[in-house]
This record gives sequence, structure tokens and C-alpha cells, in this order.
Amino acid sequence: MPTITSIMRTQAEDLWNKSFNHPFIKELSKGTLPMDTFRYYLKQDHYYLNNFSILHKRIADKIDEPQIKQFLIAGSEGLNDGENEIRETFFKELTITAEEMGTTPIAPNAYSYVSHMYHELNEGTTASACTALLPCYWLYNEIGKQLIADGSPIELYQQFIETYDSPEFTEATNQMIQIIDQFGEQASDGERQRMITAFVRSSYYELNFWEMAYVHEEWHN
Ligand SMILES: Cc1ncc(CO)c(N)n1
Repeated sequence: MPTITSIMRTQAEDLWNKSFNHPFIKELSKGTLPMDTFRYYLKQDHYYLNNFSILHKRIADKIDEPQIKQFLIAGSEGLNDGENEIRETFFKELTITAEEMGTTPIAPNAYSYVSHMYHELNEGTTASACTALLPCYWLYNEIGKQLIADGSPIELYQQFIETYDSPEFTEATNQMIQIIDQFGEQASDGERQRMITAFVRSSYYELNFWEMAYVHEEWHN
């Protein structure tokens, strides 16, 4: 039997390919991505990562299995992958202040993505809630691995790429894949389907996250 994560990966193949080929990613690698667009991305991703951390903690609260619980708690504290330190550096270098964050609302797609994850937490199962987090690790790790060969001529973009190709991030990704496969083995057919749908939806929102940043999406009142 194929693992559930390999089934998910196949079902999300088109969405993932669109992320790999999104102009945000292509221009990040070439170094032509406007810094203003990267700045927009970082501010929205700050919202995303804060909620991502909270979600790790809430899911951990529902889990008894010590290794999975521990991994999720470490994830909620930003200890698994070294992502948070580099974000602090980016914020300093681009002078994104707390005040600026305070006056920047979360944009529609970031809001929808985060809402989807809370929906799985509140209305789904522990396994589907956990699965909604998986594309975040896995897609970025694959993007990091793809882009690292050429790198980026812009130092900040190069650091971004390196974060997601790092041994820590790769290790966290592999652990997360294993955790989801473990959930998949214990799940009923209906639960497995819900997990797969959660994965594909998160993959959809990942693709739209690049687009959101690329067009500087805003609420239209
Ligand atoms: C939207 C999004 N997905 C995944 C990651 C990787 O942690 C991130 N920083 N932001």
C-alpha cells in the first residue's frame, strides 16, 4: 500500500508545480523580485507563522503519543527549524517595525489559509488538523532544495532559500511526513479522505500565498 503522504503528494502535484513555477519563486531565485514584494510577503508570513505556532500547541494538547507531542511543542516554540531567528534578521534589515506590523492587516489569502487550519482543528480530527500543517514544511523544503543549486544573487533571498534547504528544516519535514503516515495507518477510510483533502487545500493556499504577495493583495471595501 502506498503511504498516505505519497497519495497526498500525487493529488497536489499540479498545485505544487504551479508553486515551483510561480513568478514569486522564479524572481526570488533570479534576484529580480522587488524587495517591496518580499517585504509584503514577510509581513503576511509573520501572521501566518504566529498562527502556525499556536496551532502546533493546540494540536499537541490533543495528542498523548510522547514523541509526536514533543515534536509539536518544539514546533510551537520555533525550535525545530531555525526559521524564527532568520525572520528577526530580515525584519531588522528591512526595518519592519512593530508599529508597521500593527498597521498592516492580515490579507485575504493569509486569513483564509489560517482559517482553514483552525477549521481542521475545530471541526476535523487531530490527524486532519496535523495534516493541514504538512504542506508548510514539505513544500518549502522542496522549494529550498530546488533553488539551492542556483541560489540567488540577492543576499537576503539567498538566506531565505538556505533556511528551507537546511538540515534542521529537512529533518523537521521528514519527521512531519512520518507523523502523518503514522496517523494515516491508524485512520478509517473517511478520516484518510479528510486528511487528503486538508493537505490539498493547504497546498492550494500555499500557491495563493505567493500570488497574494506578488500582487500585494488587499481587502477591497
Ligand atoms: C505560508 C507559509 N508556508 C510555509 C512556510 C514554511 O514554514 C512559511 N514560512 N509560510
